[in-house]
Amino acid sequence: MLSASATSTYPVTQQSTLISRVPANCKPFIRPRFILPIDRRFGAAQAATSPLISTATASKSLYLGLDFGTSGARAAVIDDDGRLVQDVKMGYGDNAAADWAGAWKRGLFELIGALDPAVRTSITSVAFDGTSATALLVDRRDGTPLAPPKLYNEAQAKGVVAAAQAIAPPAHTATAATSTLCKLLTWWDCTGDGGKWRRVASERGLAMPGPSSGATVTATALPPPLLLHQADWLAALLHGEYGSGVTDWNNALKLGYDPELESYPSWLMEQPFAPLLPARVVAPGAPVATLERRVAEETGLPLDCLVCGGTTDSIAAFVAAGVTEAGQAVTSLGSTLAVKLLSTTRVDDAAYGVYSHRLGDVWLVGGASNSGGAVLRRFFTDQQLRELTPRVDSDRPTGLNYYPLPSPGERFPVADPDLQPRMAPRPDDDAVFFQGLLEGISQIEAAAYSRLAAMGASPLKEVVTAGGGAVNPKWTAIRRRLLGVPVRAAEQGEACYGAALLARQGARQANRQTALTASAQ
Ligand SMILES: Nc1ncnc2c1ncn2[C@@H]1O[C@H](COP(=O)(O)OP(=O)(O)O)[C@@H](O)[C@H]1O
Ligand SMILES: O=C(CO)[C@H](O)[C@H](O)COP(=O)(O)O
Repeated sequence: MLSASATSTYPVTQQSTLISRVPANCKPFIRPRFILPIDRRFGAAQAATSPLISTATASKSLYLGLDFGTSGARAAVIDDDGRLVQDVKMGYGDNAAADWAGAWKRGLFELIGALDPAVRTSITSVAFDGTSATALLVDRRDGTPLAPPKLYNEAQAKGVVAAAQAIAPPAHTATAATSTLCKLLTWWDCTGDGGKWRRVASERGLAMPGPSSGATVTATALPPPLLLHQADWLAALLHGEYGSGVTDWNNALKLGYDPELESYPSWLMEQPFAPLLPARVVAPGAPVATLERRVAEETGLPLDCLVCGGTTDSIAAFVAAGVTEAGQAVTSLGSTLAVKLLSTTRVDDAAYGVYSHRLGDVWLVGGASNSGGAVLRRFFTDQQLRELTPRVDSDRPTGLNYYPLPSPGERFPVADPDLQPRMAPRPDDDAVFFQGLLEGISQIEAAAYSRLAAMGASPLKEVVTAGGGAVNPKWTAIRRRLLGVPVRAAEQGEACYGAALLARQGARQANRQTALTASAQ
């Protein structure tokens, strides 16, 4: 269940990089302005065992990244030089689907508890990443979920999508069937099973806004429920500031937030459910709040440990991979296939599941398919994948032309909730079947980058791979042939490492703010 690994080692590369500015008006890139120094120093590679831990904790500045992905949760602790001091991984357990929120909460405190005490007490800041558009409806007084969370890939009913299309601009990413906005509308509009939350809310003395109750939020002094994303809710378990709710640019994108305006658009704010939206939206890595005292006492984290703005898992993997030039891209080959291309122009179109995330002042354009490693796991264990890989002949395509999906429905590069999986006929030889699946997922990836190019995103120059599939050299060869650009595994592809870099960025930002305040007095 829980494996506290002392840790892996990381390559010795020193690179400190500035990312060029992307003009907010989406015109072709004409004027480089350095805006966001993401300090990408990797420290000296050392066997991260107790000697490193003792050295790192002596520095008293450690940063914790927490990744809550599809199949499990991971923690990474880094020092000021970006050296990995400790990492811990865990699965959610076989019964997680019966109570996802409970599994995530248990996982959070188990991961923290599994850290070396000398490490835990030296953690200066923490940041989370979670699966995008995974939403919870909670009691804003204490964060108690009022209904089961709606996960990242749960497509909402066509009627709800139509309701989203009626209020959002054409082709807006918030109108995708799996968007957070559609999940909020499902809770808000429906009265059947999905409306059970209303009874729970009423029993807890919350306002009962929404069509079926007839009441409006302003008509009562009671607090309305609060919508949070998975990463927001986990962070609030540490800082305890539910109240008006805190989220980040990346998690809020599929709710309808405009990262260019740095605000919710008027078409969203004028909706009757607007009071349910998390009011504070911060940049990924921005300082949010320090730990709640009770949490510090129970976990052994320092009372002044700073919780920072989070992000989504594929963006955390992008940050970890350290790409910085327009045209470079990160493909996350995890349970799902997610692509992020660093582009000088923003492109968005829900019809293709394409949207643009903002990181600092650059655009990460792409999307996430339902295909990916989860399909492989339907048929093979990771061990079987390792055993079959030597028999994959990447130079001889199988011609099987699969479209591998775990179930009907696709988000990107086509947004079609009814798209059927295509994984037949199944050859007798498992190695050929496995190769057909790899080719099918690779063809989806290639189609995804072609779609981005057709929409005017920066031309693809290189793909860096993160996630569990990055380890497979035959898969990399198939992808390189289809993509026609260099493809390599990320030196650091774990999303939790990217989240730890965001935590480090937030601690430094807070220190700068403190120094400026002190010098002004
Ligand atoms: N040797 C391999 N070849 C191809 N895919 C692999 C290999 N080992 C693991 N995987 C895939 O990697 C996926 C897990 O990657 P990971 O990044 O941990 O996923 P996530 O964080 O989305 O849960 C699994 O679905 C598995 O199928
Ligand atoms: O599929 C996912 C599950 O791992 C990703 O979380 C998500 O869909 C990627 O979305 P984004 O591009 O907003 O990070």
